[in-house]
Amino acid sequence: MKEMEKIFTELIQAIGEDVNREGLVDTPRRAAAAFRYLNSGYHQSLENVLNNAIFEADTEDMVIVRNIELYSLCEHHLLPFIGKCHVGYLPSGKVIGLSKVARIVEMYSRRLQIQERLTKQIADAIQTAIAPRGVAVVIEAKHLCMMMRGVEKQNSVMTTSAMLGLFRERISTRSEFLNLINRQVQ
Ligand SMILES: Nc1nc2c(ncn2[C@@H]2O[C@H](COP(=O)(O)OP(=O)(O)OP(=O)(O)O)[C@@H](O)[C@H]2O)c(=O)[nH]1
Ligand SMILES: [Zn+2]
Repeated sequence: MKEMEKIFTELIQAIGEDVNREGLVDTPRRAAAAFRYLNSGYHQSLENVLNNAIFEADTEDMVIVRNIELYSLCEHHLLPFIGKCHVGYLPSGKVIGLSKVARIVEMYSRRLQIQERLTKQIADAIQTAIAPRGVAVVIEAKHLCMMMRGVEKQNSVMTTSAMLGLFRERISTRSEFLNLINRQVQ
């Protein structure tokens, strides 16, 4: 932590600011804590995130968790990308604790990422956890590196998907998932 504080102190100096002025005195400490939190996913594993919350269930119907908020950092600029994640799977004897789906999203998004890899890692984790007949993950996100700087496009949204098993093989399964995630629920 001390090392990261030192780096933030140097960073603030490098942009020409006075690290000793009142408003900035505690900033290296706060920034280090924030940056550590934003990258806390490196210290988690699938096993401890799941905490054994895997349950036997004889349903074979599609399970969807949609609109999971997502905050990650783009690995090219260390700027946030922010959006929503939708996860679906087709159980094969086992289901996963509802909150654990969101925790898996958290674990991988609290790392330096590109959206494509993040999408795939979430799908692979669900596959590993419960070996379902298929997994689908869709992420829609806005990248601050494209909004605040660079090409400065405020409204573009990146959509990525990872489809495994029956979601990849069967168009009807994929369509059912895409229809359900696009449905408006009051
Ligand atoms: N595919 C993909 N690209 C990303 C993601 N996040 C950022 N990028 C892109 O990574 C690229 C890095 O390009 P560079 O030309 O090396 O960097 P740059 O000069 O800062 O690029 P500009 O953003 O175009 O100014 C940019 O096109 C970013 O938009 C992501 O999650 N997925
Ligand atoms: Zn970026």
